[in-house]
Amino acid sequence: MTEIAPSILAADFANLQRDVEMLNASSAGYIHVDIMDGMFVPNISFGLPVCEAIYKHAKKPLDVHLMIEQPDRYLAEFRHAGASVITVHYEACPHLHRTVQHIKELGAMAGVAVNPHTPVEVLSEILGDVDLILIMSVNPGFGGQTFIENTYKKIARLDQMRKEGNHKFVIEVDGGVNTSNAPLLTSSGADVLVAGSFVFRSSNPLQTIDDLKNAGKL
Ligand SMILES: O=C(CO)[C@H](O)[C@H](O)COP(=O)(O)O
Repeated sequence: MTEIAPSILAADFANLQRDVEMLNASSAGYIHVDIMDGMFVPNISFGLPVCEAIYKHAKKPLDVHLMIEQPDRYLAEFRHAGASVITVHYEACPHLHRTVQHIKELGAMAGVAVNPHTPVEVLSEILGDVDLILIMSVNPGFGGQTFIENTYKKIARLDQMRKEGNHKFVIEVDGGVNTSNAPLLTSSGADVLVAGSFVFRSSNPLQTIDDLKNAGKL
């Protein structure tokens, strides 16, 4: 079943509680929380206090995407701030296996993200240890960017690796997702669609989340 993870990065930060409550009432499976440090990516989003504030009102699991350098420094803090899923970047983790084990010891689902230029094959030795792989379909750092078409092939290759290894991880895709690309993303193997601008810039975000979920089933 396709799950939708609306990215709170595109919410109205002056009305965060209202937007979290809208997501609570929606068909979304997760609330996607983008943490950017201005180092790993060129943008700064928000940090632990905002994650805690979202968690206080959220009735859906928080899917926290750490776009930060040396994420090991903050894994426990984000778990305590309410993260159910913690995703770190392959490109930011020289000891990825240790980092993944640490996330699991904290009781969260462990995710690994790859940037658009990173081939999924580099993850072959970690696929049995992770709960989620996040394929970035834009260069991380900003919402509202154009979807990179090569993503379909990457997802299909990862899905093939999942089948060959009889692995159970979930494939998530993030960046420029909309109802036009959702059908091919899910038929390529994606299970979770992250969408920021497409949801929050629409006139009816609740309906848009339903539309994405239905598009993902086509
Ligand atoms: O991780 C992200 C940016 O680094 C965002 O989650 C992603 O870009 C979603 O935003 P949009 O749907 O507007 O592209």
